[in-house]
Amino acid sequence: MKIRIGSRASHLALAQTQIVIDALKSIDNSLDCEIVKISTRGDRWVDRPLSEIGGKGLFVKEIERALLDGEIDIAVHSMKDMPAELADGLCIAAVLKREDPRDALIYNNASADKKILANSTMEHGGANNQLKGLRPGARIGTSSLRRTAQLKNLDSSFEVVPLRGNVDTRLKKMKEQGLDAIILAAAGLKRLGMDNIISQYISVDIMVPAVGQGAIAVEMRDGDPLYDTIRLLNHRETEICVRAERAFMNELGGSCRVPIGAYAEVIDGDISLLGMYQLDGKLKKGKIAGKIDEPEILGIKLAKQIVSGTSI
Ligand SMILES: NCc1[nH]cc(CCC(=O)O)c1CC(=O)O
Repeated sequence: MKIRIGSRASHLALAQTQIVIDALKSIDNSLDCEIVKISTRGDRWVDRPLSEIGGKGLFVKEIERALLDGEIDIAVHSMKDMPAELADGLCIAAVLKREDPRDALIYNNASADKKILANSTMEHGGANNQLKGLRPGARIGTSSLRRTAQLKNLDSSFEVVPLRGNVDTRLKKMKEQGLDAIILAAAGLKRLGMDNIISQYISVDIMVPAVGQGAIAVEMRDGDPLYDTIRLLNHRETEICVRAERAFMNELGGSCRVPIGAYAEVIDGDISLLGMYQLDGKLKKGKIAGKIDEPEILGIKLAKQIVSGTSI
């Protein structure tokens, strides 16, 4: 059977699509998978922050159109690019096992101020959670409101420089503009085989990840006969965690226009959910734990606690 798979054309999108194809092949090696590359508005408008050009959904709309028009059978997305609401008639049939959810700092080794490297721990993972390697006033590239809010909260002297484009473009701009560092999702770099450029992983408590960061979503038409096959790719724990995170975001009216982050884990059979939200310039964080069978209730509850100031 032939499956037409819609993907953005970026290296990362194609790497993620290949992960889905490999998983499908391991279920049924006779499946014939064809990649259909689709350009989205998010790919074409690379010079402005996503928060300005309409935020969420920019990497998704054209691909959803292709699904609804029957040009493709399934679509592969970064879960964190998925808007709160899918187009009518579509569903997320599977969420794949999450890759590293953390954000990562990439220092500019060629920076004029070599001192920024003096204290950097080159350790991958673990407890090195403060941004020790960055000098006061460091210029850090990111266009994410979530990363900006948390960086400024860690050290208000940091200067955040807007930076968009794919990984290669961002690295190039870091060098050209002499930035001290940039922040990227560890998951993307790992999937590109580029995690060797990571200077420091930032723990999720210090830099709460984007909702769904590190997870891959497979979207398709409701009621499609392929559903049962695609569903086999679903990783239940990741799905539950992402549902809690998305409920948190939706309750806060989540879009790319306000800084929001959330990260859930299943620990000893319970969900543990960490949330971050910036309201009127004040960064709020909270944590909640609860039953695995009600992720949405937990997400909504944490959002309410954070807004009312009663979260821990
Ligand atoms: N916003 C773009 C985007 N969407 C997904 C990833 C990385 C992969 C992931 O987090 O799942 C990235 C790049 C980045 O934030 O560094």
